[in-house]
Amino acid sequence: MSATELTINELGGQGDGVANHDGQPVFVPFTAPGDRITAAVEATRGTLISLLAPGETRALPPCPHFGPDGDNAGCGGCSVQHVGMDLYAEWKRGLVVAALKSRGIEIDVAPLVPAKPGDRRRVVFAARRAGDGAVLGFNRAGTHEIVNIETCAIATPRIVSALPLFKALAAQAAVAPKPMQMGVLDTQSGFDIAFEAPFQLKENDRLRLVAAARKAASVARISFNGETLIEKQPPQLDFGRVTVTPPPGAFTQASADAEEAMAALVMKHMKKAKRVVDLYAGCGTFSVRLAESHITHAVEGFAPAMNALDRAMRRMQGLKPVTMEIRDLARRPLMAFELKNYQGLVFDPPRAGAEFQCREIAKSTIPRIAAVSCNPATLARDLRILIDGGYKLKSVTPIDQFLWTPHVEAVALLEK
Ligand SMILES: C[S@@+](CC[C@H](N)C(=O)[O-])C[C@H]1O[C@@H](n2cnc3c(N)ncnc32)[C@H](O)[C@@H]1O
Repeated sequence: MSATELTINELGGQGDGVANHDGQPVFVPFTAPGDRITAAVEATRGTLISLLAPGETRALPPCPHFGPDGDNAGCGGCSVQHVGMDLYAEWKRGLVVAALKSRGIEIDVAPLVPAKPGDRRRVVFAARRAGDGAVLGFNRAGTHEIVNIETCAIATPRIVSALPLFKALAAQAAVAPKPMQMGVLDTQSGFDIAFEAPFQLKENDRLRLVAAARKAASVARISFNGETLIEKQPPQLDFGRVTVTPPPGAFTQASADAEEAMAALVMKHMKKAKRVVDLYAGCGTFSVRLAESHITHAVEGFAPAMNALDRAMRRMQGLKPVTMEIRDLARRPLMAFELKNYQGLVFDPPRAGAEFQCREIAKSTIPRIAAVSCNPATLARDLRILIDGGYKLKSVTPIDQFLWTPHVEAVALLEK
C-alpha cells in the first residue's frame, strides 16, 4: 500500500486523529491535530507510517507502552496520551456536548473534572498463559493480542508495583490457552482479584492458586468466575464514613477521586430533599453518603451488592435510615406512583442507561433528580425523556474517571 500524505484536523470520538482525504474522513491512531504525516490508507482507516512534522497539540506520551513503536507498545488500554492536556480536556468535554446535541439538548456543559495519572484503583487486565508464565496487560487496539506491560500510567502505584505478582498469579490461573480477564481492585485491605475465564479450574489448579495467594501479603481475596477461592481478609472500600466489602463481581467506581467528585455534585443537589431514592445503587456508593442527612431508599438488581450495603450499615451509627430493595429496574422500574414520597432521586445505571425507568421518573413530581452516567449517548437519550416530561436541565459536569480513554462519566442535575 502506498504512503499518503495527510494533515490531521481534529481528534475523533475514539481519540484517533482525523484527516480529510479526497473529501472523506480518515482516522489515524496516535496522531494529533496539526500533525503532518504519511499513512497507509484503507477506506476510512489510516496506519501511521511517518510523522513529517508534529502539530502544536502533540505531547510526549507518559507511558512507554503507548504508541505504535516498540516491542511492547500498542497497548490498547489508553488511546489519547499523545496530545496536550488542554486539548484533551476540551475533546473529552466535547464528547458529552456532541451526545447531548444529537438529542437536541443545548446546555453550557461544565469544564471536565480532571483525573490524575495513577489514580485508577480498579483495572481489568487481559492475561493468558505463555510458556511457564503468563502475559498480562491490555489488548492491542482492535485485536485480541495482549500487550505484556511492565508499567502503567493510569493504575495506582500499588497496582503497578504488584504487576510481577499479578503475572505470577495469572500463570497459576491460566490453565487453558484461552485468554482470560483479571480484574484487580486496590482496596484499603489489599487486592481483590477476580478472574473471569472461559474455562474452569480443577481441584489441583485451585490449590496451587490458593497456595500462591497465601504467600502474597498484599492479596485480600481471589475469586474465579464469581466463586471466592480465598479471602484472607475482607477487601474494604470507604464510601464516605462507611466501610463496605464489595462482593466478587459487584460494581465499584474505578477511581476514588472521580467517585468523590460525582458524590459531591449529587449531595449538593439533594441538599433540600428529606427522602431520597437511589436507583442502581450498587454497594451504596451514593446511598451511604446520602444517609448522612437524608432518609434513603436504595434499589439495586444485584442481590450480593445490596447484602454488602446491609452488612456495612449494620455496623454504622448516627446515619439516617437506609431501606433496601433488590429489584430488576429494566423489567420492573419504579412506577411514578411509587416515587411520590421522595423529594430527590439519584440514578446511576449501567452503560445501557435507564430508558424505561426514566419514562416513569418523567411522569413523577420529584423536584430534584441527579443522573450519573458513564455513557453520554444513553445519558442524552434519558435526559431527553426527562426534559420532555417537564424537567429542566440545570447542569451537566463531565468527570474524567477513565484517563486517556474515550470513556467519560457525567453528572446531570435536573429540577421540576
Ligand atoms: C454504574 S453501576 C452504579 C452503582 C453505584 N451507584 C455506584 O456508584 O457504585 C450500575 C449498577 O446498576 C446495577 N444494575 C444493572 N442492571 C440493573 C437492573 N436491570 N436493575 C437494577 N440494577 C441494575 C448494577 O448491578 C450496578 O450496581
